[in-house]
Amino acid sequence: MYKIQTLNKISEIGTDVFDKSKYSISDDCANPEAIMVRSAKMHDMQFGDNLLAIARAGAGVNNIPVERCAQEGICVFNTPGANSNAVKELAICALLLSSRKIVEAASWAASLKGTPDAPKTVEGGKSKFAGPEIAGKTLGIIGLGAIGGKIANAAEALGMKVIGYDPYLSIGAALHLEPSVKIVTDINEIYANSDYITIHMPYTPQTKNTIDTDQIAMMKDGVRLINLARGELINSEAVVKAIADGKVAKYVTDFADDVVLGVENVIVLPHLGASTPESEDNCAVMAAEELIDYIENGNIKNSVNLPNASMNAVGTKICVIHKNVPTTIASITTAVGNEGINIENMVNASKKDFAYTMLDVTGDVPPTVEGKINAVDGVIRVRIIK
Ligand SMILES: NC(=O)C1=CN([C@@H]2O[C@H](COP(=O)(O)OP(=O)(O)OC[C@H]3O[C@@H](n4cnc5c(N)ncnc54)[C@H](O)[C@@H]3O)[C@@H](O)[C@H]2O)C=CC1
Ligand SMILES: O=C(O)C(=O)COP(=O)(O)O
Repeated sequence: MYKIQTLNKISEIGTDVFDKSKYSISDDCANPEAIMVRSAKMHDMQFGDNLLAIARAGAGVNNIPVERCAQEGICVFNTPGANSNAVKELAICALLLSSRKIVEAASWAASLKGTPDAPKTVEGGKSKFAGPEIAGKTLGIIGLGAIGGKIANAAEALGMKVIGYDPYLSIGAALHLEPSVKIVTDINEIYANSDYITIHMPYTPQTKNTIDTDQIAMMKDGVRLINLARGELINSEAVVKAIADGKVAKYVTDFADDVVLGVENVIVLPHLGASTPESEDNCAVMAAEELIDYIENGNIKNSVNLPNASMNAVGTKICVIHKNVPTTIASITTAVGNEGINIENMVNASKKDFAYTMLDVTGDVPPTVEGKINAVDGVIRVRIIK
């Protein structure tokens, strides 16, 4: 029985994908074979020997020690695009919230309960909540992946002019963009030309404070900023100061911190981007399918720390996670050959410092093989799947 531990609430549609005769699922179990997680912080966790994989039911993996996992032979997956529509819809909502003073107006209207002539009061008071339309304005998007790309097309459909910046734009993502979306290669063009700026890229130590005082200084007066990606990407102190100075008109963020909470012209949402039933189901199902294919077949799809690799084996599969260094593959195949085993098919792929080799072998696989491969310099983990 494989044990799957859930660290956050994972949609039942996803956990139902596991065959219950082979898998047990619980939020409290010792030494699981796999972990399903959303935003729980895992950097301080120690992992048991049985742990083969972690699946992030979502996009951002900054809560997971991805590099350490690779070193420990643990494959980390995420679910690319599975929650992108949910975030796109919230981003369109945020664009409108940043323009039309909807939050302030609704709370003012609610405060009129019990007053003598609310209908008359609202007509008299509504003008202070007027705000601009988004049509015809320029939206700058930083990061044109699954979410940024969908927002670009939706904003175009709403009549906005869209400019986007993404130095690592994939061909697939580019092909999904409306041709009218203008791609710029200098991020400063986004700052200089946008009435609204929204950021949709991963948070890493390198992307911390991508938007800070200097970047805000380049922006148009009255710019509206949206951050549904990660709080650390935009310096909260810098934005709050720019709001006080009148430079930034509004900041809508999905990430609470003590600096932004309770500040006028900042709307803080409680990390709601992916919180729709549809997105929670999509993410959980994709994460479960990734785990099952890896646990049962050794196939890797959508890993963030190991390469994608899959193979239909005719015999036994020997799956090896190893360092991406010269002679390791040769030493692995020699170790197998020395045991009198013939390799029928082989797949090898690498991602940065790590590599994955799958061997399809027929005939008897003596129990000594695993130890022989493990002894090869650079080998991190060996699994034999019959
Ligand atoms: N608020 C929420 O609930 C959610 C937040 N997110 C956040 O949004 C981020 C993006 O998600 P997806 O679009 O699904 O990921 P994605 O991987 O499809 O797209 C990210 C894009 O950012 C680009 N990028 C990377 N470094 C960049 C840089 N320095 N400058 C500009 N672009 C850069 C990449 O090339 C890629 O196209 C996630 O990493 C996560 O942090 C994602 C889902 C839900
Ligand atoms: O997918 C992401 O990156 C998210 O931020 C969603 O987080 P959540 O799964 O809602 O805790």
